[in-house]
Amino acid sequence: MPQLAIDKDFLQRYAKLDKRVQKAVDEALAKFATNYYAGGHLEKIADARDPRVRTLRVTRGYRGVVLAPERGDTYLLVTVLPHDDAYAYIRTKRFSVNQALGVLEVRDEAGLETMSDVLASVAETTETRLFDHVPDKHLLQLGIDDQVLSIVRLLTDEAHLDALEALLPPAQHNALVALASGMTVEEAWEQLSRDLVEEAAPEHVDPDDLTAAIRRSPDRAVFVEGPESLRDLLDAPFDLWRVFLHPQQRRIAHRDYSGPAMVTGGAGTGKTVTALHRVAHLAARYDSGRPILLTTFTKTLDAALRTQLELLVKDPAQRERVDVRNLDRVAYQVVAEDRGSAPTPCRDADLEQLWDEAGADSGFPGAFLLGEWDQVILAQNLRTERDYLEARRRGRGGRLGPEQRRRVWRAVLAATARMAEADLWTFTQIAAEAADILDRTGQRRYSHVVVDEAQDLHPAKWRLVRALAAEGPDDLFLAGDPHQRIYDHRVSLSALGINVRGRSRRLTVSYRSTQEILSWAVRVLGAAPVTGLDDLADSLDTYTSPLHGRRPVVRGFADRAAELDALVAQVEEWLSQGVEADSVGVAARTRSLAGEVTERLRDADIDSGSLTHGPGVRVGTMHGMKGLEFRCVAVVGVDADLVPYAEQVADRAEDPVAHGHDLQRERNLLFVSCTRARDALYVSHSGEPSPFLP
Ligand SMILES: Nc1ncnc2c1ncn2[C@@H]1O[C@H](COP(=O)(O)OP(=O)(O)OP(=O)(O)O)[C@@H](O)[C@H]1O
Repeated sequence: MPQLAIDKDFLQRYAKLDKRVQKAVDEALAKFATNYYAGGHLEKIADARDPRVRTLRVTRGYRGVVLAPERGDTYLLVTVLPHDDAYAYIRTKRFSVNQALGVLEVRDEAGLETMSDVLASVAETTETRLFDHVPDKHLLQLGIDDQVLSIVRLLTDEAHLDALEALLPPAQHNALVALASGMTVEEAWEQLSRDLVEEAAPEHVDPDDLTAAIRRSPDRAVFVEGPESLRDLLDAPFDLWRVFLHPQQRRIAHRDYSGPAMVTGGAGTGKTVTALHRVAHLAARYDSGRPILLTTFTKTLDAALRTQLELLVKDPAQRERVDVRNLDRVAYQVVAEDRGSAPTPCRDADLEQLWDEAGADSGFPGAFLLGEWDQVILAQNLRTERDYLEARRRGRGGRLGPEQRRRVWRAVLAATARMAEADLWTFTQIAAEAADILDRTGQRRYSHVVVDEAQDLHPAKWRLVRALAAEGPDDLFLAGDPHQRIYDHRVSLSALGINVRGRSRRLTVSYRSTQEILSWAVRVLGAAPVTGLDDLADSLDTYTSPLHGRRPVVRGFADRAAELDALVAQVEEWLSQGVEADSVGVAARTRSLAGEVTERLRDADIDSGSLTHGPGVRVGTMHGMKGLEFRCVAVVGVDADLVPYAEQVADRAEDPVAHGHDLQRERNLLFVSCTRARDALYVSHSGEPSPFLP
């Protein structure tokens, strides 16, 4: 039975066609899809570079380009172009299968021939060559083929290698860049093999087996299962993440795990996308009668996940199996059902007075006591005064002696008793209670739990996660980035009974920000080592982006008024360039500065709303930026006295550990804000710049 596959380039170009041409493409494809065994609709052109490439007539002015097999029965829709461009494409491009990776690749062969002549004449005047130190056998090992090899031997300079980027198959170009940067062949292979869809390289690569090559290239081509799935693809051509997974993402999402698994990776590497595909995979694979939970940190993020999941999972029965709900809501429901009535959740800030009063005898202010309860007692699940007397309080301010601890403990008992009387609860407390209920009753509500933005969960919420599904294969799947930790929770998963050792995988390619933005933003993080949820060191060393654009702009001003005037000018410039207002995000360290920004934009007649709602430019705090994405981002007020925000940083003399943690968290916060930007990043300050700015 013939198989139809679609290339990413086809879908990207289709997305940009006007409706009339799109309709003609739909019709041509429908005809082709029902008749392509006969190959009757395909036209062969005499001077095609690659004899397997054909055209498919769409309209008078448009042609599809189709790679048709010499043997086998897979047809790949490569692209759709205006008539003359389609013919030019066919006259210049040749397809091949990478001999080391087995992936499908395309090169501009005509361009390479021209380039080769130029390089040969340059090389005549020079003795040494760029790759003199690399023997042929190493190049072949890395998938460089004969045609490319002959060009490689002419290269004298790295600039020539850059010039080849648009002509060479990307995997071969990447291999050469790795070697040119001084990597050994083993190191270069290590890097290339991240693009393998299987753990190991294929043993034998058949250069004519298109079907196998497409299977190994999920980031560039997918098989279409039938007319419905073709329709579905064409209906949402902009949502490439649904279809074209990076091999790393695919491997991670579709694997079988013997227990809890985790995906980490820098901002924008597609952890959320991988988590969504993981859920889709689980929903297709398991029908245990118990639902799968997809959960995250906040309500706004879970609304976004729900929308994305609807785009991804089309089968209503499979969708039914998935419950998308943030952890606070899950906990709330467990507690409400157990008690037979709903608890009243309360923000910590609203409880301070109650804690001030209840703890008045202790000599400690309510805010401190609340923090101690949340960060030490609930975090470590301490149940008795004795447990608390012995507990570690690293990062919680100065040392407390036994007498002080007894006073704190009594104050906590008094305050929690008053909360119980008034039926007031914090979300952490609800999570802790829910975990206790599930453990006590042995209920396991979900068959599998997938957690996004996992780096910031409180330990009580981790206990809840663990208690939601029975231990076993594929039970938990966690996605997070320890470099984006912006709250106080430093968790060791193994201490909470969640062991991901050996089942933790990393994503390294950014799909969001350009390399220029990433390189700049990574420097904001500073050099302190970072420990992941699995207790291992986590680094962003191999984190890169294939996207390129302008460097971030950093501007300093004498005062806030001038800074905000310049912000208005910057936003107006973006809007005049055609950027939609809701694709512009503006972040500030404090609510009050975000409020000033909103007012200043309104004064300038620029519509603005919150980060997640309303029409217009999106404005909010750095914390609110977590998990979001914008084409253009402005981060304002990055001043020495605002970032880091002194109020949120412990005194160094009193507690050097807490001080260090707090500063790192402030760095992470700036990093998170800056890495929301896809195309453009603008950062400004008034007076002294923040010491975190590179
Ligand atoms: N395979 C893919 N193909 C196309 N786009 C992708 C792919 N994977 C991710 N993206 C896009 O890249 C952007 C970042 O993806 P995602 O939000 O999943 O990253 P993340 O690692 O969770 O980011 P962060 O940690 O910063 O929140 C999104 O716009 C997403 O649609």
